[in-house]
Parts: sequence; C-alpha cells; structure tokens
Amino acid sequence: MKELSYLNKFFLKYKWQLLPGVFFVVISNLFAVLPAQIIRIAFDLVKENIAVYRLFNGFDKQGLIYDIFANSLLFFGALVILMAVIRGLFLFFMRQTIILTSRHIEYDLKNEIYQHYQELSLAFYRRNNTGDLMNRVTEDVSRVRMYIGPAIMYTINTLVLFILIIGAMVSVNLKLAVYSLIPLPLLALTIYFVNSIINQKSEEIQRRLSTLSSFVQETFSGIRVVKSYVKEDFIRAGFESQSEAYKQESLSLVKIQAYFYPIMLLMVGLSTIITVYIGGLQVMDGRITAGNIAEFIVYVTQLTFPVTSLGWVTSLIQRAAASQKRINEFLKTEPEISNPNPNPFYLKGDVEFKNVSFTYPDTGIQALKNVSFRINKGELLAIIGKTGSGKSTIANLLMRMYDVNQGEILIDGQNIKYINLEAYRSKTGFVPQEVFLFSDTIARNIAFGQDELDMATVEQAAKDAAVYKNIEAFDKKFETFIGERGITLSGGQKQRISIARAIIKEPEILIFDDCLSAVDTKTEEEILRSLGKVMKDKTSVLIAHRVSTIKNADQILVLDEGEIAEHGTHSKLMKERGLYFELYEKQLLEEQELS
Ligand SMILES: Nc1ncnc2c1ncn2[C@@H]1O[C@H](COP(=O)(O)OP(=O)(O)OP(=O)(O)O)[C@@H](O)[C@H]1O
Repeated sequence: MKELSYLNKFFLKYKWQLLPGVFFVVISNLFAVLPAQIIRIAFDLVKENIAVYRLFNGFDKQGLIYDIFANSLLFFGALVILMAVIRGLFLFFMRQTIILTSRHIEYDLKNEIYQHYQELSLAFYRRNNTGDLMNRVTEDVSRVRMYIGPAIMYTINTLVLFILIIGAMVSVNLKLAVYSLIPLPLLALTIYFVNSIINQKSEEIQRRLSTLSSFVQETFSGIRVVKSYVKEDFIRAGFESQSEAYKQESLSLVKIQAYFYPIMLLMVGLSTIITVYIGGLQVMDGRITAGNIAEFIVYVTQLTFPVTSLGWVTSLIQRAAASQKRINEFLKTEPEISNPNPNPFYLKGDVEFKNVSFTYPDTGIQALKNVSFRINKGELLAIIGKTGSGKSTIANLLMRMYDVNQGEILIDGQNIKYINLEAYRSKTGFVPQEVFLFSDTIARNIAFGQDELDMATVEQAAKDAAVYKNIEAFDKKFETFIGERGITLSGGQKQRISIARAIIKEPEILIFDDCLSAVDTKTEEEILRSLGKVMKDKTSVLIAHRVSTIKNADQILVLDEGEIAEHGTHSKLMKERGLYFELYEKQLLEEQELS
C-alpha cells in the first residue's frame, strides 16, 4: 500500500475532477435508497386499500376506491422510475469524472515512465530485458489505473451505500437489520478468496500466453534456420505442448469462475430467506409492517453488488500495489550518466584519452587498460585489433555511454563528464557496429538526426555514404519502406544508410565502429573516397578489421586485450614489424589467394 502513495501527486493534480466525482457518488446513492422506502409505502398502501376496498363490497363507491388506489399505485411506480433515471444520470456523471480522471492519470504515468526510461543509461538496458520494460509501461500501468478508477469509485460507492442503507435498516428495526446483514461479510470473504484464486490463475494464463507468443515469434524470426535444419516437426511439437499447458490453465480458470455466481446467489438467497423469516416474526409481533419486509429485501439486493465489489476491489488494490512497486523500482533508478552542464558547448573536435581504464559494470570484464592517445581536430585515428580487444569500448566511451573507471577523456581540453552532453552528442556522428534501422522510409531513417526532413541534405548524405545509386534503383526511391513491413536491405546497404544518418548531422567528430565489414573492398574504397570529403577538417575515429581500410589514417592504434600494443602511422608500424605488420602480411596473402 505504501507504494501506491506515489500516486497521491496525481490525485492532487486532478482534485477538481475527482471531488465532484465523490459528490456524484453520494447523490446517486441517495436515489438508490429512496425507492426502497417508496416501495414500503406502496406495499402498506396496497394492504390497507385492499381492506378498505373489501369494506365497500356491494356499494357504488367501490369503483371509485379502486380508481384512487390504482392511480396512487401508478404514481408510486412512476416515482420509482424517476428515481432510477435520476440515479442513472448521476452514475453517468460519476463515471465521467472518476473514470475519466483515471485515464488522464494513466496517460501521465505512462509518459512519466517513458520519459524516465529515456534518461537511463545503456547499462540499465543491459540489465533489464525489453519485455520487462514494456510490461511495466503497459500492463503494470493498466493495473494501477484499475486502482485509481474503478477501485476508488467502488470503494466510495460501497461506503456511502452502506452508511445510507444500514442507517435506514437500523432506524426501522435493529434485530431484522442485524439478521439480514449476517450473510454479507461471509459473501465478501468468499468473493475475496475466489477472486484471489481467479487472479492467480489469470496471471498464470498470462505467463503461459507470453511464453507461447515468444515461442511463436522466435520460431518465425528464425524460420530460415528451422527450415534448413528440417526441424518443423520438432517445433510443431514444442508449440503443441505450450498450447496444451495454456489450455489446461484456461480450463481450470473456467472451473473456478463457474463457482463464482452460484456462491454469490446462494448468499443473497440466504439473506432474503432470513429477512422474510425474521421479518415475518416481527410483523406478527406488530413491531414492523409487511411493507418493511419488502423494503428490506430491496436493501439486501442493493447491498449485494457493493459487497461483491468489496472482495473484487481488495484484490484490485493488491495487484495495483504490486504493479506500482515494480514501476517505482524503475522510476527510482537514477541514470548513471546524466547531463551535468546545461551551458552551451560548441564542439571543436580535439579528443584525448589519458590513462583510461574501463571495466563493464555488470560483467566485471576489464575491456581497457591504461589507454592514452590524442587526436587533434581534423585528424583521422584508426583502431585495429583482434575481436574482443576493446575497440568498440573506445567508441562507447567516446559517446559517453559509460563513464571511465580510471583516467579521463578530454574533449577540447575539458573532461567529458562535465561538458553539456546533449550538445556534445548532437555534434558527434556515431555509426554503431550493429546497424539499427527503424521500420520507416529510407528518407526518414537517414534524416533521423534532423529536426525537419530536408530532402536535399538527405540525398547529399546518401551520395557521401555511396548508397545513393542503390536507393535510386528502388521503385519508390527514398520513400521505400524498410523493416518488417518493407523491403529487406543487404547488410552493406544497411551499413551505408547508417553512415548517411550519421553524417547528415554535420558532426565535428565522426565515429565509425566497424561499419564497412559487410561491403567488398571495391565498395569500401568508393565509400572511403566519398567520405574523405565529409571527414575533411573533422575529427574521425575509424574502427576496422582490414588494414587496407585504415592505412591512410593519421594515426593507427593496435589494441591487444584492452591495451595499446602499437601506435603510429602505417609506415611506422610496418617498420616496427610487430602485430600490425603480421596482420598486414596475413591479409595481403589472403587477398592474393582469393584473386
Ligand atoms: N555491454 C557490455 N557489457 C559487458 N561486457 C562487454 C560489453 N560489451 C563488450 N564487453 C566485453 O568487453 C570486451 C571488449 O569488447 P569490445 O566490444 O570493445 O571488443 P571489440 O574489439 O570491439 O570486438 P569486435 O571486433 O568483436 O567487435 C569483450 O571481452 C566483451 O566481452
């Protein structure tokens, strides 16, 4: 319950919508209780009038008495209908205020969580899986809304109705009131237990369903592997057993649900029988009228739904509290990387690593050890090294996806931790190793970093990334849709679109993380030639596996197990006859064998 207090700020924000809602609940309940009293008056009237009518047996006036009697009954009937209509009107207002507000709060909460997600650093996304992130912003928020809307509305409704009805019952006859109310707490308890079981079962079904969907999603994404290994039957059997488990859970839920209504009706029936029996005794003793019994039966029926909702509401609140706890866990997670400095920052492009060491926080893998180098504005630094030697880690640190453990990274002479991060990132073009393109048009994918789509610059960026001709060859050219609903691009095309996206920002620093791996050496040369123009006067970091890609760089770093093994220009490193030289010779040999 403590967790739910997080929502109080929203209640405060929407108090002028919620307070009238509470008022409408009270009024609607008043009109729910009044008809019972009208029914009592009408009932007693029927009894008295029948006696009077019989008295006039054989007299002319008997017809007149009948007319008066019938008209007054019609009048009471109309009154009950009127009350129901007025009640309906206020119930409508009640929903329009309370339930509507709950939707507003749901919207605010979703946006707050999403906003917070975006502030969290890469390490957070490594720790938590996407499914979990999605669930908290959708499923959990929906459960919390059930507390804000229906749970609160029904709680107030039940409270008000209880006070009004029990007050009315006690004022008529205390003994009858106590007896007819006895089965109701039992009903509330039973509903609570049945509901808890239903919730447990529903959650289990939900879990089974998501396992089933993940299974289907994964097997369809990997359908090429499934088919090539002729594993269709094996996969089908897996699907069947997952479906069977889902079916069994669903069947057991249906069984429990089948108990729900009979139990409820049994308890209500018990209350009515007790009311009629004890009420009858009281009428015989002359303490109440027969009309009072009718009045009490209406009261008991009216209490049924609120009592039922009491059990339901309790489990709703429990579920909402558990969901809010999960949401709070994420909301209270502090971003490890934050923007410390809102002052404007105009990036020039000098970069320096000073004795940088870095260990990944979750795995404890030390990826860099005492790395130092300096790149002046306009220079090209190339990084080469075995797989896992720490090349991408340098790119990650340069984008400040993580903070270093030891040493410092200086940008234009200032520590990267203290400069305006947004200003810095917006002037740094990063092409990651794993290309990610959105399910959107090619034009919008390239223009991702732009505030407004400008086709002239999009086309220029495509030309600079040497992908323009490929795009022009598509039917819809730059309007071609890519991703799940669109065409499938080749690995090399994707890489070049990703490059175009980075250079369209006109960045001062460019980082290419092994983004030419999927193109042949001829295309690679073409890309490097056209990129040469873009990279002129800009600071660039080029991570590559092929020596041919990087030999013209101003400086080359050779990394080995997180350390700089060699550092210098191509000719210097060739003279040293170390790792770089070995790599060069090996790759030269491979190329000769291929050609
Ligand atoms: N996000 C991460 N969390 C934990 N450990 C990581 C993470 N990324 C990389 N590592 C580890 O850090 C080390 C250096 O990895 P890095 O990606 O920098 O190597 P690389 O030289 O770029 O390799 P490749 O050429 O294969 O891309 C590896 O041992 C890797 O397992």
